Amino acid sequence: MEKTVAIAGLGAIGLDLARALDAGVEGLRLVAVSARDQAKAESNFAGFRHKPRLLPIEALAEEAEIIVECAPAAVFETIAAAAIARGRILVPASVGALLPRMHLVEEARRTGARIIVPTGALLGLDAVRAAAEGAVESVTIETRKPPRGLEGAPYLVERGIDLAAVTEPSLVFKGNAFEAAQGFPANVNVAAALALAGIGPERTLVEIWAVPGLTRNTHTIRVEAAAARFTMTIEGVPSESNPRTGKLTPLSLLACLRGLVSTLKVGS
Ligand SMILES: NC(=O)C1=CN([C@@H]2O[C@H](COP(=O)(O)OP(=O)(O)OC[C@H]3O[C@@H](n4cnc5c(N)ncnc54)[C@H](OP(=O)(O)O)[C@@H]3O)[C@@H](O)[C@H]2O)C=CC1
Ligand SMILES: O=C([O-])CC(=O)C(=O)O
Repeated sequence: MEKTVAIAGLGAIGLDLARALDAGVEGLRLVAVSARDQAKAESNFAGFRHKPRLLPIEALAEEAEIIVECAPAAVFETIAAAAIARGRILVPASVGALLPRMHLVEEARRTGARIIVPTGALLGLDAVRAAAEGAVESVTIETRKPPRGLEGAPYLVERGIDLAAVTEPSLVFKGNAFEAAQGFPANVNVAAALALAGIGPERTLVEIWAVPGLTRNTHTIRVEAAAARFTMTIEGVPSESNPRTGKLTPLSLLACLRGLVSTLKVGS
């Protein structure tokens, strides 16, 4: 049974995902995309086998059964609200933008829409979800990025913190996942996904480090639960077009989409 897909945002994540879908994925058909720069989008379609329709973000939900959001957090609500109102499957990349908008989950319950949060640049959310079916004492995530991967975050800008001046590993933020998502909307979607998989944004603790010379975006999760204790680290290669974003993220979204239509699905 084939499902139609629309992608909002053709940046580091969206363009890679669109190319992969266009190359052919059994059970999935890319039918529409949104982009800010229409001319750039048109030129990106040059090598496509089947050119998707280029539509405003509000219109995507009319065209496809699955709406993949890979746009800046600032336009998340417009994309998500339209998909949910239409009862679609929403796959968000800007997961941090979901935390202060949990009313969207209530709305989805009413319309029959589903919100499927991909693992994204992270790992092991299946184990975190399983642990959270029992008692969990603590969940923490330590994110380490090169300074340029954190530049422009509102938390740093508001405090006048200039990471260009950092010469050694520096802890730039410590707080919960809710605060982290507000202060670093383009950097810690992983913390938001972890919080939703586990014990929620208030109890999930986050540290963000700026590490000069680091070549990988590195996330370490530590879970202390009744059923298990585990520590997991992932070292993602930053994308060339957007160093905030790891190259694994579009692949994770692709794997997530396959899971929506595949006969055999591995991992809970
Ligand atoms: N869940 C996870 O693990 C991860 C999530 N993310 C998040 O995913 C989201 C996308 O990331 P990424 O691809 O790296 O971001 P990019 O900045 O590379 O791409 C975003 C794209 O959205 C487009 N865009 C902006 N405004 C609009 C609009 N109004 N309508 C349509 N398109 C628009 C931009 O267009 P143009 O190119 O024309 O400017 C751009 O191509 C971000 O919120 C990011 O924080 C990132 C990494 C990991
Ligand atoms: O790609 C990464 O390492 C994670 C990231 O940017 C995010 O969570 O927003």
